[in-house]
Amino acid sequence: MPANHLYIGGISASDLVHKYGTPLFVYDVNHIRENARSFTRTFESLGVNYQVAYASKAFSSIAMLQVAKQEGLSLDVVSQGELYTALKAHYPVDKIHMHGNNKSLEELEMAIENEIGCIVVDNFYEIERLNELLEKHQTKMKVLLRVTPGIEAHTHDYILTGQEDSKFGFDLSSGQADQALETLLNRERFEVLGVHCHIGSQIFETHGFIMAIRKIYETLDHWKNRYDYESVVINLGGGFGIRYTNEDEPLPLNEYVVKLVKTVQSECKTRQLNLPEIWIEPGRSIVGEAGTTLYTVGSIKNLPGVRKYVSVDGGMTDNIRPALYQAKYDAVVANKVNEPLVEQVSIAGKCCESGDMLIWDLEVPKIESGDVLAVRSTGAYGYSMANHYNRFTKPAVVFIEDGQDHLVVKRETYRDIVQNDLSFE
Ligand SMILES: Cc1ncc(COP(=O)(O)O)c(C=O)c1O
Ligand SMILES: N[C@@H](CCCC[NH3+])C(=O)O
Repeated sequence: MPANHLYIGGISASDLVHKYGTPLFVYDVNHIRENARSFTRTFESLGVNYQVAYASKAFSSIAMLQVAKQEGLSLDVVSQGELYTALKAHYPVDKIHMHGNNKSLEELEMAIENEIGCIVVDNFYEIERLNELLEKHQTKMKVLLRVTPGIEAHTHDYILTGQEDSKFGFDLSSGQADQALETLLNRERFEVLGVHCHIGSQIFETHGFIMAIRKIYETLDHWKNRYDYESVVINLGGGFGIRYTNEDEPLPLNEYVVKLVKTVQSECKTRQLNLPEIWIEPGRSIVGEAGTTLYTVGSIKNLPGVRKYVSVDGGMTDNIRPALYQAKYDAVVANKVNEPLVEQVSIAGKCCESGDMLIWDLEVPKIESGDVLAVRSTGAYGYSMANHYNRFTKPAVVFIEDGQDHLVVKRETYRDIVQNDLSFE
């Protein structure tokens, strides 16, 4: 192996670039599997009933869902498109859970017709529509009630979801969740499995989860007394933080599981409630660090004493997170990994937007046009949030396993870009 090159899963980044071009998403599949197993093995070792549902919004493709399926994960989908992908990947339907704060009738009907495992109901409007559809199909549906426990996790405002003032779910403190439970219990078409809560994303400590569980158990206690209802499932969502740069200090994934399980166990014991199945819904922590984006360096603009802009052949179209959340990333020059870091540069995307900057103030070796830049930890919410701004095509995605590379998503073509355009001449 040439010492100066970055290797991903045993294959040189330069070889991948040569074969597939750039920008290119590359996933180390063993890394994805290890992350999934950190969750499943910890649950196994604790001897509780559980489900780990991969939040497919983080990265959905047929190949990715096949890996999730092989790892025995359940699947969280948020739309007809994500459900369609799951069906195409032959995902076991009883392991699919559907989310969404504004599920369309078509989405709900597709879920019913395909007999998916459960729907996470989010609001009163949805309960009524779902009830009508279940009547129409003369069938039942397992549901979880999504609640917002009023917890403000420490993360970016845009990825907070468990606070009272949220578009998601039923608020616990105002009694909305009680009212929703009553409505569901009074309709014979619903089998109410329990509660769901997701407090936010990219969270580095367990305190917020513990607070959320305690809040939920105050409600579950009340539901037992008032409705004689006991939750058979508690879904605590995802949100476990990962390392994007050296400033991030994520907890080992098993620590989240241990803390969640112990807290649920202790709440059940104190309140003399049955231990439910414990479900989680990680996305980022399964695929984030397993993905790297490779770019080719193009133009370089030096403003002496101000900044050196190094432009790459992608940007906010394949990674919108820096523009949307001021997210920070780390990168290396893939063909110069052992060279001393001698300059500070800022990595610009190629969209016609000043805000299309991928990384500010990155230490690099002497960087030149034609070098390959590898941005790390882009496996979550990179490809899945990719867009066509400036009519750029979406990159290809390659999986690497056992030293072999596999193209799993083709690079888009310009034909793809105009395929739905109709002439007006
Ligand atoms: C309901 C729900 N579940 C799971 C996730 C996955 O979160 P993450 O990718 O941070 O694990 C999200 C996204 O934040 C979510 O909204
Ligand atoms: N897309 C977000 C997180 C997802 C929020 C989903 N509730 C991110 O890139 O961090």
